[in-house]
Amino acid sequence: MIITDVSVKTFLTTTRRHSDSAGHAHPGPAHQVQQAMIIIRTEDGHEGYSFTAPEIVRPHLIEKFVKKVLVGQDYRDRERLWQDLAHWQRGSAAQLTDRTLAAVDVALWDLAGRTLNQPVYKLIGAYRDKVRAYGSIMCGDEIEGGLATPEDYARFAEKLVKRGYKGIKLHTWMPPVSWAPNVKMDLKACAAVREAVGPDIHLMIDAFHWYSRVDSLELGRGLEKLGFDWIEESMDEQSLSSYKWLADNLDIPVLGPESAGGKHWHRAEWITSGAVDILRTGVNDVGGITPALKTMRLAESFGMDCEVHGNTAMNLHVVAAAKNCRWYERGLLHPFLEYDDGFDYLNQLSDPMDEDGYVHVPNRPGIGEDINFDFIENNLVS
Ligand SMILES: O=C(O)[C@H](O)[C@@H](O)[C@@H](O)C(=O)NO
Ligand SMILES: [Mg+2]
Repeated sequence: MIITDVSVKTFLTTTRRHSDSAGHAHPGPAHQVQQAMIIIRTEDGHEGYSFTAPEIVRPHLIEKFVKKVLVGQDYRDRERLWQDLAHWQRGSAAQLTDRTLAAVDVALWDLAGRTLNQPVYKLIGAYRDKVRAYGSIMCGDEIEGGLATPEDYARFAEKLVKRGYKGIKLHTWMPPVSWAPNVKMDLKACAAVREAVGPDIHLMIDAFHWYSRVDSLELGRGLEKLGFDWIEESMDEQSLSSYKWLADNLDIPVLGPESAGGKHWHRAEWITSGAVDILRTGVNDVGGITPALKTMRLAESFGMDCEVHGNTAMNLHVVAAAKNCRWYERGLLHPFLEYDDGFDYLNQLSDPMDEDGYVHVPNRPGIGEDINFDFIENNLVS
C-alpha cells in the first residue's frame, strides 16, 4: 500500500490542434508536441498514471513538493494527500498549481482502480454508466469553410446532430480574430445554428470572458429568444459581482465559474452570492477528481446542477458519479478535425459516443485510459 516512487515520462505525440495567441485551439497541420505521463508506484509494483503538459509535472514540482508529500504514504489516503498538497500551494511561490494537484490526484485514483481492478466511477459510487454528450465546438476562426461564418456554424451543427449529439455548445469568435468579440455576430451564429438544428437540440454558448456587463446582457437576452440552455463565461470570472448582476438581470441560466480559482471553496461563494444558476467544476480547474466531487456535492446541497468542464475519462468519471449533472463535454470539435481519431498514445478513445449521443464510461480498471505503453517508450523525450 505504500507509495515508493513518483516519476514522469515525457514523450512526443502528433496532433493537428494548434493554440492561438489567446490559448484557443484551432485545426492546423500535423505537428509533434510533448506530453507527460506521471507515474505513481507502490511497494507491491502497482502503478497509477495520468497525462498532462510537461511543465505541470516538471522536476522542480515533483522533487520539491509531490514526492515529499506522497513517498512513504498509503496510496489509499487520497483525501489527506490532496489536503497536504493543497495546503502547500500557499507556500509554493505560486509554483504548485491546481493543474499539478489534478495530475497527482487523478494518478492516485487511477492507482486505486488498477490495484483493485475497478473503474474509478464504481469506486466513488456510480450514478450511471453512460451520459449524454454535448458537442463543444472550437472557437470561431477565419478559415475558409471552417468556423468563419454563422453559416459555417450552422452546417457543422447539422453534421453534429447527424452524428448523434443532442446538445451543442458554441465557442464563438474571440481575439485574435480581428473583429472579435462581437455580440451581434455571436447572436447571428447562434440563430443560424438554432434554425439549422430545430427546437429540440440543446444549445449553449461559451463566450470565453470577453464581454462587459452590458454586452453580456445583450447577448443573454438574445439567447433567451433562441431558447439556449445557458450562457457561460461571458465576462472575466474574477468579478463575482458582475456575475451576480448578470444572473439577477437574465432569465437564461448563468453557468460558472470555470476558470476562476479557489476550488470548491470559492464556488461556494458563487452559489451563496447568487452569481450562478448552474455551477461548474472540472478536474483540471479545481485540482483533481477529489475536489471536483466536493463541488458536485456542494451544488447538490443547494438544489443546483454542476456541469463538468472538459473531456477525457477523468472528467467522465466525475459526471458518472453524480446525479446533478446533465452533460459530458465532448470536444473540442471542428469541421476539419476528426475527434473520434483519438490520440496516438492511447489504443482507443476513453469517451466513445454511440449514435444516440451517449458516452459510455470506460469499464477498464482505474481511470480507464487504454495506454499504449510501447508508443510512449518509442517516443520518449525524457
Ligand atoms: O482552453 C480552455 O480553456 C478550454 O479548452 C475551453 O476552450 C473549453 O474547453 C471550455 O471553455 N469549455 O467550457
Ligand atoms: Mg467554458
